Amino acid sequence: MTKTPNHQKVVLVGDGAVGSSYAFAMAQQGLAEEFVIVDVIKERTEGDALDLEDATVFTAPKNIYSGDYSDCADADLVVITAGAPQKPGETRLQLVGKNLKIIKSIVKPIVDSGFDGIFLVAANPVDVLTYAVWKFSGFDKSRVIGSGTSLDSARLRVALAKKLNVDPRDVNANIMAEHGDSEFAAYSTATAGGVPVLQLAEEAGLSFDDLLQIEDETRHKAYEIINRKGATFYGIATCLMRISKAILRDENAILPVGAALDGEYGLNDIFIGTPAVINGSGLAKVIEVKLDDREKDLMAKSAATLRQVTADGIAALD
Ligand SMILES: NC(=O)C1=CN([C@@H]2O[C@H](COP(=O)(O)OP(=O)(O)OC[C@H]3O[C@@H](n4cnc5c(N)ncnc54)[C@H](O)[C@@H]3O)[C@@H](O)[C@H]2O)C=CC1
Ligand SMILES: CC(=O)C(=O)O
Repeated sequence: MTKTPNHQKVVLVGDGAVGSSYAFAMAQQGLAEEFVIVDVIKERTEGDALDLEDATVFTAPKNIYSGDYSDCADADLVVITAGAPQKPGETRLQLVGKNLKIIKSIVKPIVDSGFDGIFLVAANPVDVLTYAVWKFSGFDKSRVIGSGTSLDSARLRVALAKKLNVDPRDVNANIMAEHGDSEFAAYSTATAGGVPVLQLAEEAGLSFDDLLQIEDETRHKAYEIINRKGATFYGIATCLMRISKAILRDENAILPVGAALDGEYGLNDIFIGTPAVINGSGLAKVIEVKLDDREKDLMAKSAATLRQVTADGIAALD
């Protein structure tokens, strides 16, 4: 299919629970005129393409089809959700061995296709795998984005909104660092309606320990969902749609993602959860949140964990 200047093409790699929910979210929003689905299970991608095209009658015209890596050649965005999910009780970091192998096998044929767009990675452990996509692709770090702490920040906003009895869209709060067990809530800069969350919490009778309890519940929410229904997918699918929209519509949106750092927070050579400006070129700028001393310490510890797992995981591949 020949692309006209306003025609946007997205390739989804990994058509499981997360990938198919993302495809549905993209169809609902009318984003990308061409949407290609790739998976090792070809029948699933064919079935999903046939199913999803029926939705376009009520949303926006879109060419949705099952494809392969050669379809990445003229894609604007490749979204990677291929990989094993956690079993109940399993941590994200425990997926590193098998999912690094999968990522390595995916990135090479995508790059070989001539792909020159932006990678968005969601498979876990997402910070490690985003780093690996960057290393294996040789792309500039601005063109490799992880879903990072987008979902965790959404969960924090939902939890705070319930406690403060406000709309979650009006809560501006970030979970930072690893998308996983060492993440933390940057409460010192969180606001709602321009007012510090710390102040609003106090007025609502919540102590800092109560806020730490909310942080802990946020950190463990994935486990709670996986214990009940085996996987999480609607939340992350919507986060991926939101990040995709910021890229495809060239929004300069500030979103929490998994970003490559270049000295911010005193860190280099790592992908980690932080707010960043996202536009048509990818990750335009990391927004460095002013952390307090407690948060700085948590950021450093989380980064050290990610570094170790990344180094061990990549060494084990060789
Ligand atoms: N970043 C985040 O916030 C979140 C990340 N995840 C992660 O997303 C990943 C996918 O989760 P689910 O969709 O629930 O798993 P799933 O098992 O439902 O789907 C995974 C899909 O990947 C495909 N796949 C495996 N190897 C492949 C390869 N080499 N090439 C192409 N496709 C391949 C499988 O055939 C399957 O369709 C997991 O790693 C999970 O932990 C899940 C939720 C949130
Ligand atoms: C599975 C996962 O990473 C999440 O729901 O946060």
